[in-house]
Amino acid sequence: MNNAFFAQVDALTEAGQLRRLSGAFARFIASVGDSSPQLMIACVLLSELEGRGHSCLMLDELNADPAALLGWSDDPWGDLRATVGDWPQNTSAWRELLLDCAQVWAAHSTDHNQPLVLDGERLYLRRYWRDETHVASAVRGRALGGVLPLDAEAQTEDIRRWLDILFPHAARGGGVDWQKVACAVAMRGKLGIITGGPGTGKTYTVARLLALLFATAGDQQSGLRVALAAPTGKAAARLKQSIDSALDELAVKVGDELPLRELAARMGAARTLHSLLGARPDTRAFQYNAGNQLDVDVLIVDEASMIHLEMMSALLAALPDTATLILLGDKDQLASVEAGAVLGDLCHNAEQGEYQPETLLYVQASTGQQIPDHYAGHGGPIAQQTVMLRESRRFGGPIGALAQAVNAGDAAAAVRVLREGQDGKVAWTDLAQVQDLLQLALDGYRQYLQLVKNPPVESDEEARLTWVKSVLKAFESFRILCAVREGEWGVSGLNEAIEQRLQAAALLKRSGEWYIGRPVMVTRNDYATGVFNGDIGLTLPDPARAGALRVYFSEGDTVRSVLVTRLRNVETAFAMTVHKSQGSEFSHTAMVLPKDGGGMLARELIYTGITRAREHFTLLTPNGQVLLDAIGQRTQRASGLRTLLMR
Ligand SMILES: Nc1ncnc2c1ncn2[C@@H]1O[C@H](COP(=O)(O)OP(=O)(O)OP(=O)(O)O)[C@@H](O)[C@H]1O
Repeated sequence: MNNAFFAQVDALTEAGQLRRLSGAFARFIASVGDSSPQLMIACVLLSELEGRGHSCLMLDELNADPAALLGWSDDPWGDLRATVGDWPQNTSAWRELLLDCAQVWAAHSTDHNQPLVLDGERLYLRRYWRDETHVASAVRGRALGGVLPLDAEAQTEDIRRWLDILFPHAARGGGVDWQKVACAVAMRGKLGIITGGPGTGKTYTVARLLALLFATAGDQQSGLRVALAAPTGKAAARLKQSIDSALDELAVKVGDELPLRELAARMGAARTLHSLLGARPDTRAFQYNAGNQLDVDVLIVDEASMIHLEMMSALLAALPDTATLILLGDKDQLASVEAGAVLGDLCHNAEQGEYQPETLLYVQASTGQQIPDHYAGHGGPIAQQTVMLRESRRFGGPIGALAQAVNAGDAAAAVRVLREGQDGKVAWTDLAQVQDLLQLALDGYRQYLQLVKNPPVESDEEARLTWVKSVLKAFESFRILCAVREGEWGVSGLNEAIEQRLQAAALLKRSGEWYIGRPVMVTRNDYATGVFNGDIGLTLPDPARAGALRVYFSEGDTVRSVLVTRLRNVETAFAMTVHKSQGSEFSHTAMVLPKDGGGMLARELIYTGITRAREHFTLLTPNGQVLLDAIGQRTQRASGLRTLLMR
């Protein structure tokens, strides 16, 4: 029986339907105990799901239709299933069968360090179970820890006094000022979650929250240690810039009463999470961990939707209980590439609020805001510490309307906005040909490539730096985003086609892999050169060595460069995936969908692509139905975090 099973697994692997790892993992499990075909298929599915960002396999889905989880049709699923023989009748039968296997540990029973864990009706690889339970208990502890006692009237009054200074104007339209509420709520525990779409003022709010923490720190004010971080270098640089300018503007308003410039000066640069935690080559362990915690009082992390389960667990372990953690992010964006949908799970109640009576009383006392009844409820401790910002300041007009329609799953409204194409701010080419995209690339990349061809005549360093910055800035004004990697409409095919087109237009001159003007994205962290997965740079001549090339990366206000010969893991980045574009924005974003989405494209991807556009958004679809199907589909990631948070 197992021979037939593994023969089928191998055939599917050869056909590219299964990861090689999945078969190898099932074989490994079989080698350390029971090898029933039912356990084997559960292992293959668990591994496949892990590769798609799920942290566990839900037994009810295993029982119902696991093929749907993987976007598989009867073929190949039917053939694989046929080799399994008896299929357990229901989830309890699956549970019993799995618990009989020596390799499966029933969570909370006597532990023999088995590789698989069954917690309720969820089957995990042990590492994900450990991370998920740790994240759940750590965020609950933070949400509950340090909550102001209800009789702490003096503290609440102090918060109120400062909030009135920091938010002097009533909310537009006379509704709830959610930004003010978010600050008050974050003061209540050691965890604050602020979620909202682009331009809803998350950074504006967190700058005020920092001022509030600073103002109410009493004796500790002069020693308050604040750290800023984000999953990518780009997002970290943006966070730092936005917070600095918000604090600067606030310092003028607040005046001498609060030395905000001093606070800003002490904050230091924003770091990537990897660098904050002290990632080391060749090990998953970080320098900062539960035994050697970070030296901070407040940690602000932006773009939290990109944080995967393992990273969130590491971050929470490294953060002392006394520190306040503030997570900022857009819960509706794509989740991390790696397993977990942590922000989405934490913000599960954000839309409805689900605020308990104590929270409502506290908000009323600390902000003077009366939250309407329909936001009241019985959410858990995380919901009490979460606030959703609902009004976008930067992102109105057709791009905002389109993002909203997609987010609401309203394909008809999305199509209407796209067809109206107001003022050319949004455009849609249905039945697109690759030629349409190449023309767009030509128009979009022309400006930076012309700048590349015109370096400064003066040889001084300053003029050169100004030129490099202007080239990098011009490159940031336009980008092509793909939903998929492979195929004619995927990243690899398009990058090659765009290079050829730009060369034909004499905008660039290719001579082998590296050429002047080549944009590249780093695909793996490299500690030796200090470049990280997702960093984007441009190839320009090395001023010090004739004929040599360097890649220049923008780092906030500065620029750093690395010789191309030292860069190993990079790929051309005229076109990049929507996933990799998270944390970035471009004046004009063009998104491309493939001819066939294979049931794997969902609303979050389309929403994330649209919200990367600041001024213009163009959509190219060779087949419009793929857009409609994607809007109709939500990404569901199997995870036990929500359940664990309710315990
Ligand atoms: N209450 C407010 N009053 C006036 N201006 C505001 C307010 N809230 C936000 N803004 C302005 O709106 C713009 C967007 O705010 P901000 O950058 O904080 O949003 P964000 O949610 O952090 O956006 P992003 O999507 O870039 O992360 C900024 O220019 C900010 O100064």
